[in-house]
Amino acid sequence: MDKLELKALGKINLGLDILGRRENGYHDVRMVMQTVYLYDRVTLEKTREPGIEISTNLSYLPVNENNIAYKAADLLQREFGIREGIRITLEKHIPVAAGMAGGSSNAAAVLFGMNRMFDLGLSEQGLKDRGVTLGADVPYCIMRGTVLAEGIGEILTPLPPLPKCYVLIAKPPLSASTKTVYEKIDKEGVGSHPDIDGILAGLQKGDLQQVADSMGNVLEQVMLEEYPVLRKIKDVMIGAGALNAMMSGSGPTVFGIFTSRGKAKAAAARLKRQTPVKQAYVTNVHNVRRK
Ligand SMILES: C[C@](O)(CO)[C@H](O)COP(=O)(O)OP(=O)(O)OC[C@H]1O[C@@H](n2ccc(N)nc2=O)[C@H](O)[C@@H]1O
Ligand SMILES: Nc1ncnc2c1ncn2[C@@H]1O[C@H](COP(=O)(O)OP(=O)(O)OP(=O)(O)O)[C@@H](O)[C@H]1O
Repeated sequence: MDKLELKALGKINLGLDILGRRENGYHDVRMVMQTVYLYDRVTLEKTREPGIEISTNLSYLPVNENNIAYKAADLLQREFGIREGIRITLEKHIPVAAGMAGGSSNAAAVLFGMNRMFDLGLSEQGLKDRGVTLGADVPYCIMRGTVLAEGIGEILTPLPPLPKCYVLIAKPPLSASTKTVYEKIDKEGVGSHPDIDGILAGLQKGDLQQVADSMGNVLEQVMLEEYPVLRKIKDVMIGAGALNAMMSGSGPTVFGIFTSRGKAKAAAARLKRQTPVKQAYVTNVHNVRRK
């Protein structure tokens, strides 16, 4: 196989709790992750010349070793002594630096795809072990679906799927580094812990309302204080009929859970009228595992 086209799916965090801080600055977390059907297209092509070539539709992204997709390819090329080169084309649709694991899912797709193309014989666990050296969200992006993530995000337990719903993804035009957001929490304290067990119980029962009512993200409060527009986006979504709305990961993306596509679309239109949000997408959850 000389060419492979993959979908690199984004994620939202239905729950994100911090249990402690490690000496290296990383945090022990307890998160409920959910894949959404908003994806980047990652195309891998073997080249005769050695090396790694990256191209992308977003001119501001790095195409050198600072791109996490490059790092993923480099890791496998070195470890397995792969002589052929690889061309990676990233057609980006997942908002960048948004708390949706865009880069992590690109890296996951490269690991998964190169394992196949070059017959490396790595198991899913082998891919996850390499993935976590690139970023805490990468192992989850290899696994996908509805998942409990613990440790720094790499200890993964599959959960019953989130019941069918529509997810409105809204990315306001501001950016916050994940590292800075975690550091702010270190200074200000975690505050109240979200009800992760409530989310798990809701998933067990297939009760979407209970899952939505139990959603919580410990990283949200500091971002709400710094960027009041996030509160406005949540209010607009809830006013438009969302079961609940919350920031994903380290933000600034806010997502809302809806039971009808029509309501989600109307909420997106309202957001574009009433807030600075220009990037708003209505999508489904995606529970298909990789084959
Ligand atoms: C916010 C989340 O996206 C929620 O899913 C993840 O926790 C972050 O995952 P990620 O972006 O893949 O994380 P990495 O690229 O490994 O780390 C970025 C920065 O986030 C902080 N970080 C990340 C994960 C974790 N469990 N504790 C942390 O403190 C660290 O300061 C690190 O320097
Ligand atoms: N393939 C890539 N796609 C997107 N961003 C990338 C990529 N490679 C490197 N980056 C850089 O990484 C930074 C974070 O991008 P990314 O979209 O992965 O963040 P994120 O959505 O916050 O991810 P996470 O939820 O895992 O924290 C950006 O500033 C970008 O310049």
